[in-house]
Amino acid sequence: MTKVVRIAMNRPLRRLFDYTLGADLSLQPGQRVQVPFGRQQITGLVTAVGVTPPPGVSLKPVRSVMESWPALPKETLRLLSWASDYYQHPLGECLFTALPPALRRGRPALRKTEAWWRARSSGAQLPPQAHRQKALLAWLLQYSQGAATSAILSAGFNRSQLKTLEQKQLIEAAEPVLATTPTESFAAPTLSPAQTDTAAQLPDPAQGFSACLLYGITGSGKTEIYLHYLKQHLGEQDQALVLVPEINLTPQTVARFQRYFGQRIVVWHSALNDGQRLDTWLKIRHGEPVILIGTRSAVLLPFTGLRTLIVDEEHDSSYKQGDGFRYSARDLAVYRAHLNKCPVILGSATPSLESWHNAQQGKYTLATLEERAGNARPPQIKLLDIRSRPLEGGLSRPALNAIKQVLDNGEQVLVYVNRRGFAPVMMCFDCGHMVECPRCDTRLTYHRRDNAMRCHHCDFQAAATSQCPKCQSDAFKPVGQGTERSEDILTTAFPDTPVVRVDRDSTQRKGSIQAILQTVNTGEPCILVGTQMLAKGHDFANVTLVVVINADGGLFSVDFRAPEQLLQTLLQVSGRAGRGDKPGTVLVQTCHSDHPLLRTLCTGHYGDMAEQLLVEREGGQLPPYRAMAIFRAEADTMEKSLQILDTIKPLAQAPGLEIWGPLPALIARRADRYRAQLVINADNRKRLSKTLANVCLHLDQQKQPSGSRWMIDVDPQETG
Ligand SMILES: Nc1ncnc2c1ncn2[C@@H]1O[C@H](COP(=O)(O)OP(=O)(O)OP(=O)(O)O)[C@@H](O)[C@H]1O
Ligand SMILES: [Zn+2]
Repeated sequence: MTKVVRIAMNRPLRRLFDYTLGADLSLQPGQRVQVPFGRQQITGLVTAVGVTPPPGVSLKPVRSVMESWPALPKETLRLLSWASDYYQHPLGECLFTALPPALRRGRPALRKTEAWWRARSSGAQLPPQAHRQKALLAWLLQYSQGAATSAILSAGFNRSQLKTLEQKQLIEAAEPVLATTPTESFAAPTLSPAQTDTAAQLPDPAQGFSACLLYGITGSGKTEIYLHYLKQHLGEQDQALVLVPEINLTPQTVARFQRYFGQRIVVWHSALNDGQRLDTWLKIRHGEPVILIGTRSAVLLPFTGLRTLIVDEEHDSSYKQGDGFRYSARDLAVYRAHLNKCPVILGSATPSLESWHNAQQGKYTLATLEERAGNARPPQIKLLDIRSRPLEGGLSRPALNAIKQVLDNGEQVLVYVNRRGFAPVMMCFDCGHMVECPRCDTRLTYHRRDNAMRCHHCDFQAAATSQCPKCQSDAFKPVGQGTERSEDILTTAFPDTPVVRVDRDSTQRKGSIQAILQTVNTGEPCILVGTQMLAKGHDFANVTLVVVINADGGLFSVDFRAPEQLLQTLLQVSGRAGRGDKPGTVLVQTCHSDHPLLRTLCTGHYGDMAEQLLVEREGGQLPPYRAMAIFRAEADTMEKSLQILDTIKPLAQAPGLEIWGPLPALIARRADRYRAQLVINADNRKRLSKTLANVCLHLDQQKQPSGSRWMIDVDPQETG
């Protein structure tokens, strides 16, 4: 009998394809093959061997087997198959997401040999201004056997620095060794008694699978706990995965891990090129005992010896993929730990309500740390009602006075604004006209630096005008606050103090957030103005005051997750205050100082806020008490979008399932596409899954209106 194998393709098809296998070939699931597909030869991944094909079809043979080993080892394959069912995304595309781009394209799985470098001298002869070269030499001197180029780059150095040192003969090529040698010179800080207590509550890997929520307030030293945990529990041959949000994967973080684990530290993030991706992927696949620090997609890598997973800032919305295969890396990390029979630690100062609920239910264990590390104390949070106060560029007098005081004391201030640009809208005070995006149902943000009006939802951009485009009045003015405007106001109010703006625009211009933050790192008095980017992960010892320009954005949003996200952001940004020896204060400007959520915010106890929000979620029969999925449709008319969703409404009827919609999305038109959604809310995850699978199958088989598209989002993060 000829053997038949089942193959997944990197295509948006909810089906697999059978091929025959020559008698001389043998295969196992997860292997890469080349197969004929239509008139092409393409790369496929084996999902099953020895299958019985449907009767009466003539099968083509597998053309070649690309490696003798499965590109996707057993656990990775199981993880992805599970994810394909759970997120209702075609298996082929899920599996291919776990391959580096080179392997998706059918390139060979070969590793480039990488150059290694060793220091030859301490560089005493280098000129004093050659800071980075000196730093690189000092870094290299820690490794007597030398270091791989990739390790040097991920520690924040660059190739031209290497080249210069090589030309000056201060470094030399070294023989590669297996990257496991940690440094000897580093004395790790001892954990405080509170940290030690908390660390003792973390799961022991010898006990197999366990999920633990590590709730530790901002600045409590969670990272230090992770480091100690890995040091204590990770065997010499074990692999570990540390997931971090993209923005937290800074050279400082990497360097902090490298100090403990030397070159076992390997990174994975969006800025790696295809060669680096392939190289790292192969290291992981071949079981090198690395500790991988990576962003979202790192959870899909083909680990073979994974013994510990850590998800830092587990509440962060960047863990959810926003298009295509819409997985949650946090949730996949938990499932992966389950498959690998090992622990997973979810850490945050502001855990997601899902995880908080799981901890309450006893599905996760809970380890808490409610003390800050070192001499630092938690910041004091105060509400500043601005209803009847005159504002100067969004800032009230008491806030400006507080800023002045702090600067006079030689300390630093952080001002949080939730919008980049100068002002969220331009408005005519004669005719009331507000400038809207011609392609979206949104208003254009005014960017004064570029004298442009931009849509933050599509690429539209127009030159700014000084007159109302409708009635030509000169009373055409920016309304509301953006980071640029706050920067201007603060520069005028404090002319002798540097004002540093951090948002997507300024970081794009400067290349990186690190370059911008140099001023702040000196510790000299300065004012930081910025968006969410400033809220996460930064450790500025001399910031003692945080001012939140306006806290009210998320309080009354239609998106049920908005209050949770608002509180998380406010607490995270507050957590930047008072991380050093001096105490920190947070001033939150609001028009709703009697709002119960903001009142609880002032206590600083996230646990109380989470409980309060969970009561609301339970009352509203919302996640995490229910399982939710959204079908979205978009087309060149709203009619078509609604029509697609209307056809599936009857199919989604099942006991225990509630259907909301179809309705136009909150921003109904975006880049000239009309968007609608249908929400399904279920009391039973299994039934939801089954129903979704049926609906997806139906939608696939149906011819959809021209120019339309539909997608499914399970456990959506955004429900507007
Ligand atoms: N045991 C310790 N001894 C001395 N310093 C410590 C200790 N633990 C942590 N620190 C210091 O305290 C600061 C905060 O620690 P860390 O960055 O680990 O906190 P975190 O909880 O991860 O913070 P956040 O969640 O707010 O980003 C860091 O500067 C860190 O070096
Ligand atoms: Zn637009």
